[in-house]
Amino acid sequence: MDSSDRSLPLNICHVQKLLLMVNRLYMLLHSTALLFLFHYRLCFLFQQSESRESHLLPWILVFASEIILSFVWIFDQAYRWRPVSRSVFPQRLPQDDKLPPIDVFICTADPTKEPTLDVMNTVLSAMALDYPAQKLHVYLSDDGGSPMTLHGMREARKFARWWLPFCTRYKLRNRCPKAYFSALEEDDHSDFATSSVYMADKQKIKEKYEAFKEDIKAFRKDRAFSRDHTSVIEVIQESIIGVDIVEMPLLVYVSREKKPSHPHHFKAGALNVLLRVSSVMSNSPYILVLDCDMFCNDPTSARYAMCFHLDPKISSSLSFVQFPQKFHNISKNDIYDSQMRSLFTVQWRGMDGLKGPVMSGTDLLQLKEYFGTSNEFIKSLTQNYIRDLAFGKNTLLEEPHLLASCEYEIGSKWGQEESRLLVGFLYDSVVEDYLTGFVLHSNRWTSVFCEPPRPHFLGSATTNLNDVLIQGTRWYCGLFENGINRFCPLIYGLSRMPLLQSLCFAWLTYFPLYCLPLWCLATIPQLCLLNGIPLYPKVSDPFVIIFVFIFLSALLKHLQEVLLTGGTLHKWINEQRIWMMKSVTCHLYGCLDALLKKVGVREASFLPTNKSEDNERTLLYQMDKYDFRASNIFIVPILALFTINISCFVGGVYRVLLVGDCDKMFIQLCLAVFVIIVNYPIIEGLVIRKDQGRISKSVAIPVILATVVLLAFFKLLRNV
Ligand SMILES: O=c1ccn([C@@H]2O[C@H](COP(=O)(O)OP(=O)(O)O[C@H]3O[C@H](CO)[C@@H](O)[C@H](O)[C@H]3O)[C@@H](O)[C@H]2O)c(=O)[nH]1
Ligand SMILES: [Mn+2]
Repeated sequence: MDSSDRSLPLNICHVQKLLLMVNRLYMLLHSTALLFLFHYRLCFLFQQSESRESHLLPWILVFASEIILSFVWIFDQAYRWRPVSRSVFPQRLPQDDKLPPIDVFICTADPTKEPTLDVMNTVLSAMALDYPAQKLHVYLSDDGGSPMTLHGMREARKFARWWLPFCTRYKLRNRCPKAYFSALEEDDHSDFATSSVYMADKQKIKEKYEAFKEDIKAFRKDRAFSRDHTSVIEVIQESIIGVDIVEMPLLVYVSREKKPSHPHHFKAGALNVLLRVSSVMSNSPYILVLDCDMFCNDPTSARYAMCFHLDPKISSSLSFVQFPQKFHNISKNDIYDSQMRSLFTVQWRGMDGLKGPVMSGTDLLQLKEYFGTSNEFIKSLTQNYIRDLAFGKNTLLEEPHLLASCEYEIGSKWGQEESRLLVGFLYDSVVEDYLTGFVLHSNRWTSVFCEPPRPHFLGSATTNLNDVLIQGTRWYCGLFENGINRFCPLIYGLSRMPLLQSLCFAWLTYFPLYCLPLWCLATIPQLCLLNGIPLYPKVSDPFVIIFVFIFLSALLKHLQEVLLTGGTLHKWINEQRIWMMKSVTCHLYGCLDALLKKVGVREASFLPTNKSEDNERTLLYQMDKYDFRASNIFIVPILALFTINISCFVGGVYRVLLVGDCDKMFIQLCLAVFVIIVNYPIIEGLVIRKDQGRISKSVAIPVILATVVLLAFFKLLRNV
């Protein structure tokens, strides 16, 4: 780099002006309409009339739902206030010898749900990052304490001797071996794709990879996710004594000690052990955190992140650079919204325009600075970076074992926030990333969202209904509990960060409350339709325009965002549907779990998601067919609510034809029709589909019968 370059910025932030104007105009119109709606509801509640007396309860419930929806809507607008995008110029970074060292942390927990070969692919992709090898250190935390994983690491280290030089020689962009070898020939973006030497080399490496794969497969399978094992720490190195010809990043296997009697705090606990262990080995000022399934899909990510950490204008307050979570197994119409489109496009970009996004999975952090002073042990460490090669020869490593033991944290502040200092990743919640990011922001740290055109990390998304809803239950419990504990964004946050930023956090903790209005609006208006109780204005009443406007404006805004972020009309309706399904199931269970935990009836739990592929189930997802083989606690409410909507619609039409009050009941009829149309795949699953993923008759028949009988009973009761 010559000195003239030094004046050029490493990154630029652009405000998206047109989008900003569209968003603010929408906010103005929609909020005005909401005010009219409140006016309409309040007028009814305060009027003196007979109809008010008999319809009070359903009116209050529907109004309460509208109030909750409006609040969640207001929080959601904070993301749309100032959307930005960024350009990054890694070519302007200082030379390699001036780059700071990085420790990469990868977590795995369970070799049955997280296949060892895939974890090793992530490890290899991280080792192959385009970064000076002496400045890169890769640590794998294995919470399963599995010999299979340790064996995998040794084999991966051997394979890396071939793989890393191959990647650099041919400047590969795709440095995850599995992804590289499974990519189609046309996708080979190497500049050498047509050279015969390259093809020959590729073939040779492919054979080595196959052998490596076989080796891992052949190793005996063992028990998974043990909660009781001693610590194992090993610097992985070549067994053949002698100098490595290839310079390689340091590779360390860490399995912390676990005892059933000691809480291990899941991923946050694992990361904190890595923070301690790495600090006596490589002690880099920056860490890159990866889940075991999030392989590096582009070797330049660390350099991209450095464009922010080394930018003098922002680096002093910058705590982490967040990359969007992207997944390698997303289908075109993504029926479960496994990619979380809105979060990683609309919402994180919006927060980036405020004080920065929430921490979510894959990120590069600057932690040591304030983390160092908060702990006696770390304080004693030298801040200067030395890669101590002596560790390479010493496998006993007394100190790291102490740091990875269960007892080490007893009586310490690890996992807590103490007078504005965070000691590692926080333990108070199963969404440790959300909470740690939130508390960092509360302490005036900022973050940035780094979204290069090519996805830099790719993970495995959950792609069947059951996994999606189980993962959702864990997340929404974790998020909601942060809305009702001392970290409430509207109290703790509001006094420590700007209003809009705390509203963004408030949305994250309170959107699980969608369960209340969705349950309400899927039942009350329908039951009232059956019994001829109007809850909305007549078609001839001008107020009907307000309701229609709010409904359409919400749907159209959502559609605009889906289309703008690369989605299709199909994707839009899929998002509407999965939002309804999730709201009435995992949002509800998440909130209940959080409440039960608060009163002390339930313990925190973290079931890692399944990352191994099941071909038959994957195929269903790829074909846009819902996999209804989910637990009954999810299927029963979905089915019961759907039955209520269909039966009440049929009963409602019959009643309207008999009585002739269509204009009074019109909106309620429309609401039921909307629910039925959006959830049409349930009918398919019930009566049309013949495949494995259809709704099982043995569940469906009793649920439908019971619902219809209850409805009939309810109708009779009203008529008495
Ligand atoms: O006791 C545990 C449990 C999990 N993990 C690891 O944590 C990571 C995330 O677990 P996963 O099952 O993939 O959960 P997800 O819901 O997919 O993870 C998302 O949500 C988590 C918070 O709930 C974040 O920590 C993750 O970064 C984010 O990708 C994986 O690498 C696990 O191996 C551990 O190391 N120890
Ligand atoms: Mn995951």
